[in-house]
Amino acid sequence: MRKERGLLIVLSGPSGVGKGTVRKELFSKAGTNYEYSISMTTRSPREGEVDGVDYFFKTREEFETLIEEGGLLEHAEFVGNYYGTPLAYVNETLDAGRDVFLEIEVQGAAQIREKAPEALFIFLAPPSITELQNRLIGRGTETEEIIKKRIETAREELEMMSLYDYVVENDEIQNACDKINAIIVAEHCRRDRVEKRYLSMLRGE
Ligand SMILES: Nc1nc2c(ncn2[C@@H]2O[C@H](COP(=O)(O)OP(=O)(O)O)[C@@H](O)[C@H]2O)c(=O)[nH]1
Ligand SMILES: Nc1ncnc2c1ncn2[C@@H]1O[C@H](COP(=O)(O)OP(=O)(O)O)[C@@H](O)[C@H]1O
Repeated sequence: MRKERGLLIVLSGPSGVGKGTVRKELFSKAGTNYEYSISMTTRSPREGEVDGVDYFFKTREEFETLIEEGGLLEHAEFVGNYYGTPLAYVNETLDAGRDVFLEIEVQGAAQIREKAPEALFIFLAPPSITELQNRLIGRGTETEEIIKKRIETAREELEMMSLYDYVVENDEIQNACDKINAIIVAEHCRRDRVEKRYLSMLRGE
C-alpha cells in the first residue's frame, strides 16, 4: 500500500513570542512523532548554538548560491540576515510518511502557503504586545538597536495572524505545547478520512 505523505507543520509568529522555547519543549518529550527541519541562516551563532543542531550557519555567498540552485523551500531576510528551509530534507521526510515541523518567521510561512497550501499553519501569539517586548528584552541576546527593529517588525508580523489555520496564545509554555500537539492530532483525524474506509467496507469493496 502506498504510504501517505507526512504532514507539513508550520509554526510561526513574531520574534520573541517564544517559538524557539516552545519548539524545544515539544521536541524534548519522548514520543514526539514529527521531525524538526533545521534551518539555514547567515546570522552569527549565539553563545552555545551548535552548527547543524540549532542552525546550519552559512555565509551570504553560500546562502545565495543555495537560493539560485533552488535548494530552499522558502527563505526570507529578517532584520539583516537570511533564513531558509532546506528543501531536500523536507521532501524526503514527507515522502517517507513522516511529519515535518518548521519554526519560521511569517514571510517564509507566506511562501509556503503559496507552494504547499495543504500544510498546517499555526501562529504563536503573545499574551500582549508589552509582554512580547518584555520577552525580547529579557532574552538579552540582541543589541538595543536590533531589539528595536525586531519590535517594529513584530507589529507587522502580528497583522498576519488571521491568515493562519490556528492561533495559539503562548501564555504558559506547557499550555501552548499541549494545544499545538492537540491541533496536530486533530488535523490527522480530519485528514485521515476514516469514514471513506468505512463507506467502502460497508459497500463490500
Ligand atoms: N523564513 C524563515 N524563518 C526562519 C527560519 N529559521 C528561523 N526563522 C525565523 O527567523 C527569525 C529570527 O531567528 P533567530 O535569529 O534565531 O531569532 P529568534 O528565533 O527570535 O531566537 C525567527 O522568527 C525564526 O523563527 C527559516 O528557515 N525560514
Ligand atoms: N510562555 C512564556 N512565558 C514567559 N516567557 C517565555 C514564554 N515563552 C518564551 N519565553 C521567553 O521569551 C523569550 C523569547 O523566547 P524565544 O523562544 O527565544 O522566542 P522566538 O523564538 O519566538 O524569538 C525567551 O527569553 C524565553 O525564555
